[in-house]
Amino acid sequence: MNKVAVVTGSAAGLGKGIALQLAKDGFKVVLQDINEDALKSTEKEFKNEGYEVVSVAGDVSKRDKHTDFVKAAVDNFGQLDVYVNNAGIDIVAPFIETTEEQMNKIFAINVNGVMFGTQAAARQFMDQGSKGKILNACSIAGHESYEMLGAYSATKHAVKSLTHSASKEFAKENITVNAYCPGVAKTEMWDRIDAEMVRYNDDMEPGDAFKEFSGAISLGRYQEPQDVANLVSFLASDKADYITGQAIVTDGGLVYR
Ligand SMILES: NC(=O)C1=CN([C@@H]2O[C@H](COP(=O)(O)OP(=O)(O)OC[C@H]3O[C@@H](n4cnc5c(N)ncnc54)[C@H](O)[C@@H]3O)[C@@H](O)[C@H]2O)C=CC1
Ligand SMILES: CC(=O)C(C)=O
Repeated sequence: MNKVAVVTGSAAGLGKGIALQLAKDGFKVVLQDINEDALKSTEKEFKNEGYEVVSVAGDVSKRDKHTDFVKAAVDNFGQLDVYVNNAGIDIVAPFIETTEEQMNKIFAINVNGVMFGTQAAARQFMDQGSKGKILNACSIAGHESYEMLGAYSATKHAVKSLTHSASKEFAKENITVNAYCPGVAKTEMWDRIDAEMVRYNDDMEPGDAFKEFSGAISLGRYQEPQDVANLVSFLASDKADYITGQAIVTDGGLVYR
């Protein structure tokens, strides 16, 4: 296979798991992250395993940066086939205390980042005259809205909406746009969410928020990056050619949609 994928926010967490699975599937991968040190170390790890990867640092909230990420794919590997808008941040705060700065920051990264990544990828697919796949990180919080995660949940609902609109506009170009919606995965994001929820609640001990959320999962265990990577691997493959405009939940049975 000679296919090329960009995965944003892939120095760690779910993005790293997704990039690894795509590399195993035979993709050449552009690793992308804002954290340059972690990105370099992930790139080294992948190269040591024999995978064909390059890395580009940058902030997904900046529109022009996505042109650089696409260019890295084309300059290094000749084309672009799949663009994964994975990077995202969390904010844990009571609704009434959420600030303008917090709202602007989380929407800039989680929503504008997805919009700009989708635009850059779609433009490249159209220039190539090829089909293409865009995959966006949504969440169970794009289907259900959570207390203390009001801003975050709103961004993930917005990601679902952008996925729907983009899939309708780009269908005639044979570009599909879907979203993957993870549940409760024990990445650094959840470490932060747990710590913040505990900080706001005197009755909670460290680990309690994570236990509460993951304890409700029907399959009885929290999510691993590989669980998310398996869904993304399928959505990135030719087997998903007839699927577009969907926000598919992978959560072990937590939010039933
Ligand atoms: N961990 C979970 O349980 C869930 C995560 N998600 C979503 O999955 C995606 C990945 O989540 P995790 O891996 O858990 O997060 P994480 O916080 O563990 O890792 C995110 C990565 O994105 C990078 N990043 C952050 N801001 C960036 C920016 N402006 N530009 C480029 N890179 C940036 C970080 O440096 C980090 O390497 C996010 O969009 C998140 O909202 C959705 C549902 C559940
Ligand atoms: C982190 C996340 O997406 C949650 C709480 O659903």
